[in-house]
Amino acid sequence: MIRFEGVRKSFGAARALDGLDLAVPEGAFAVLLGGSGAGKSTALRMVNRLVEPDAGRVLLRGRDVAGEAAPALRRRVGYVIQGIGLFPHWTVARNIAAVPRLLGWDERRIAARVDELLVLLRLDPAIHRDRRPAELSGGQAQRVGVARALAADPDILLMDEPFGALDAVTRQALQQEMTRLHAATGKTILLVTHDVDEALALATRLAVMADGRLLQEGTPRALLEAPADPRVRDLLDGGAFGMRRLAVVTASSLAAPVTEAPATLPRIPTTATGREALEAMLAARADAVVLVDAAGVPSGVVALRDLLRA
Ligand SMILES: Nc1ncnc2c1ncn2[C@@H]1O[C@H](COP(=O)(O)OP(=O)(O)OP(=O)(O)O)[C@@H](O)[C@H]1O
Repeated sequence: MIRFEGVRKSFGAARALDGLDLAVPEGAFAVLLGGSGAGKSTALRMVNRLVEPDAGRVLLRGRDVAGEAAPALRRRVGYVIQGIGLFPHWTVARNIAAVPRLLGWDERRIAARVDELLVLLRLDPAIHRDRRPAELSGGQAQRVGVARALAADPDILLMDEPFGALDAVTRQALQQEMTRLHAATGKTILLVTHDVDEALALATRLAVMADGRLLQEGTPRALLEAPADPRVRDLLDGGAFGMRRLAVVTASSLAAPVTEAPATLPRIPTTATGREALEAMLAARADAVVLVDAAGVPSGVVALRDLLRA
């Protein structure tokens, strides 16, 4: 759905992209990960033509973005940046409605869409609709930024370090929110970050970049299990390689099936990761955890030793 083909870009003497080839499948939550100066933001900003390539092409659904007028393109490509850039004197509703209004939607449709998006981002319309950005917390403002980017139902969502300015707790809450939103909307998302844990938490497809090129692309698990380049391994490792692997393995894949289990063992949802299983064991000082479904029925037990097989 998004394809970079041999894309090059220099800013004076600085080479930002040095022949980037990357394909992002339709419906993916793709994360560009890499150190500072790797070229991530430059690549992202080419998708909505905020930056033009010196050579190569960027294709959206098979069409070169260079062939589309930038304003039309930007209406079908949502864009979320750190610090959001909400208009400070406009209400939340007016900020979210900016693109629909440009597109000439009637007021009733706009009002309905604003409320729908506020609910989707878990903000109460009655409370937040008429607030100004200064009356929101950082996390709420960032949610409004996401709602605004989604307002006209774009084909894809670009996110450039969207949670960079937030505290760790808010950041994690918004990461979970984005995972839910991606599942609910099925949108293709391309997100830039230099935070490895954020990338592993969000990505269905992970693309690691260095020096303006792609080092490796694949599922987070594939990259953790078989890094194709020492730089990929170094970046993903950070001394916590085992823990990171556990974070991308489901606890249920390591569990022994059971229909009943000792009441003394801690319980976690069947959807939990191996890392969450380990955390639950450490918190309860237990050497196993029970996986339970939404009704609380046990489906499996994961023991500490099972985690070593992950
Ligand atoms: N508008 C610009 N003018 C001059 N140089 C630029 C411009 N944009 C990017 N660069 C340079 O291009 C290179 C790649 O920058 P880019 O912002 O794409 O990297 P990045 O991977 O997103 O890094 P960061 O995480 O630090 O933002 C850097 O050397 C940067 O200084």
